[in-house]
Amino acid sequence: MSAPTYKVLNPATGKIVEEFPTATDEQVEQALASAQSGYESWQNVDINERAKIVSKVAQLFADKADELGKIMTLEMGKPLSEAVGEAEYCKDIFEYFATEGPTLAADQEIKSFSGGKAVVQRRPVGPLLGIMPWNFPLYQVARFAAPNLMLGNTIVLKHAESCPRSALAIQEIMDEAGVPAGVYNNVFATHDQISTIIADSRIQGVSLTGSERAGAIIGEQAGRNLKKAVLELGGSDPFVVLDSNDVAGIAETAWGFRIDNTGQACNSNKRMIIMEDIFDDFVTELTKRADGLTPGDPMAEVDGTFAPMSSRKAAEDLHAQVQDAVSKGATLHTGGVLQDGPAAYYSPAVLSGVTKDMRAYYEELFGPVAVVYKVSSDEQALELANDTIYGLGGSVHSTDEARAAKVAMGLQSGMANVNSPAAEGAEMPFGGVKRSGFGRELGPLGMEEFVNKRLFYIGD
Ligand SMILES: O=CCCC(=O)O
Repeated sequence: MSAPTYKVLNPATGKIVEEFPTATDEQVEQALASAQSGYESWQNVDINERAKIVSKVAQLFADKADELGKIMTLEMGKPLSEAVGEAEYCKDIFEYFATEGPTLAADQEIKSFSGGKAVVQRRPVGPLLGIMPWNFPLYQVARFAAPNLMLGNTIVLKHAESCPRSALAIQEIMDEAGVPAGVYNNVFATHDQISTIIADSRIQGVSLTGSERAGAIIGEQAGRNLKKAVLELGGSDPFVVLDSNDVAGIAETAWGFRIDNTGQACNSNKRMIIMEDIFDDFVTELTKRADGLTPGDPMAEVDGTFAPMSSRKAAEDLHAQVQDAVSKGATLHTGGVLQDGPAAYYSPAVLSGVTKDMRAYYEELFGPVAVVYKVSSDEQALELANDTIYGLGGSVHSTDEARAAKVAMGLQSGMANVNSPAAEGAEMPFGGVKRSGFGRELGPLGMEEFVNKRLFYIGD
C-alpha cells in the first residue's frame, strides 16, 4: 500500500489548507512504549477515578463544540450544524460510559456448585489500536475510546489521513481533561506502520471502522497476529415502507435520514423498498426534496443548498456508480450532477429502476443518492431487503406495528428498527453481521469487546 499523507483539504474548494508529516518509526515506537507504560498505571486506577476524568472529557467536547464543528466541516465538508451536533453527541457518549461504566464493569458472581466462590471480573486487556474514518471524525473515535478508557485499556489512535486537525483536537481534549500521559496516543501512522503496530506484542486488539476493503486487510493482519478485532464496516441498509397514510411524511423521514452527513454514513438508508400502491407518490415526494438544490458553503448552510462530499474522489466514485445504473436503464429522477472543478459537490439524487446487473444494486452508495425499489408484497420486500452482502441495520415502516415487526424480525442485520429509521444513542449497541463486520460499539455491549472476563475463584 502507498504511504498516506495527512492533510486538510477543504472539499468545498478542493484546496489544501495544511499538511502534516507522517510519523517516523521512532515516533511509532514511542507511542507503543507510552501506551504500554500508560497501561501499567491506568489499569490500577480505581474505575470511579477514571470515570471522573472521562466525565471531564465529555464536558470538554460540549464546551468546544463550535470550534470542533468548524474543524470537521473544513476537513470533510459536512454542514456545520451537523458537525457541532456531532461534537455534542460525543459529550453524551463519554458521559454515558463515565456514568454507567462502573456498573457495567462490576464483578458478576456466578453460582458455584463446588463450594467455593466464583466471580467473573471485567479486567482490561492492555493497549489497543483504533483505526478511525473521516465520516464522523469525532464520534467514531468517541465510541471506541470512551468504553475502553473506562475499562482501563490504553489507546493508540490512527485517524483518517484527511482529518489530522480533528485527530489533534481529540488528543488535546484528552490531555486537558487529565487523561494521564500514555493512555491516549494519537499517531499519524502510515499503512506499513499500522501493520507493525498490529504485530507488536504490546498491542492486544484492534478496532476499525471503515470500508469493507480496509476491514478485510486489518482483519487478516489481526488474525495472523492472534489479536481480537472489532470491525465496523459498510452497509446498504433497507428502509422498507409496507403502507402509509402519510406518504409525504414518510418520504420526509426517509430523505432526512438519507441526506444526513451528505449520505456518508455506514447505516444510512441506502435502499428504500416501497410497496407498489404508494411507490409513485413516494418517489415524487423524494424528488421534490432533492430537486433544485444548489452547491453551498457547508459553513454557511444557506437554505436550498447542499454540502460537498468528503473528497473529489468520493464524488467521482459515486458518480460512476450512478452513471453505470443510468447507462443500463435506471431512471434518474433528479440530481446526480458532478460539479466541474476540484471541489466535491455532487447533487443529491433519486434513482429508481435499479436491477441486479447494475453496480448500484449490490455496491454501497456512500453519498447523497436515494435508490428506490418497488415491491408488491411483504415477502418480496423482505427478500429484497436481505439481498445484500451487508447486514448493518434496517427499518420497516407500517401503520400496523405488528406487520412491520414481523418483517423486521426477518432482517439479516445487526440492528432492526420498526417505525424508526434507526435507534441511535450512546446507550444503543451498534454493529452488523455479514460483510458489515463484527463486534459492537456503544451501549452495554460496547464495554464487552476488549475486556478480559476473568474467572476469579476462591476455593472453600
Ligand atoms: O458511519 C457509521 C455510523 C453512523 C451513525 O452511527 O450514525
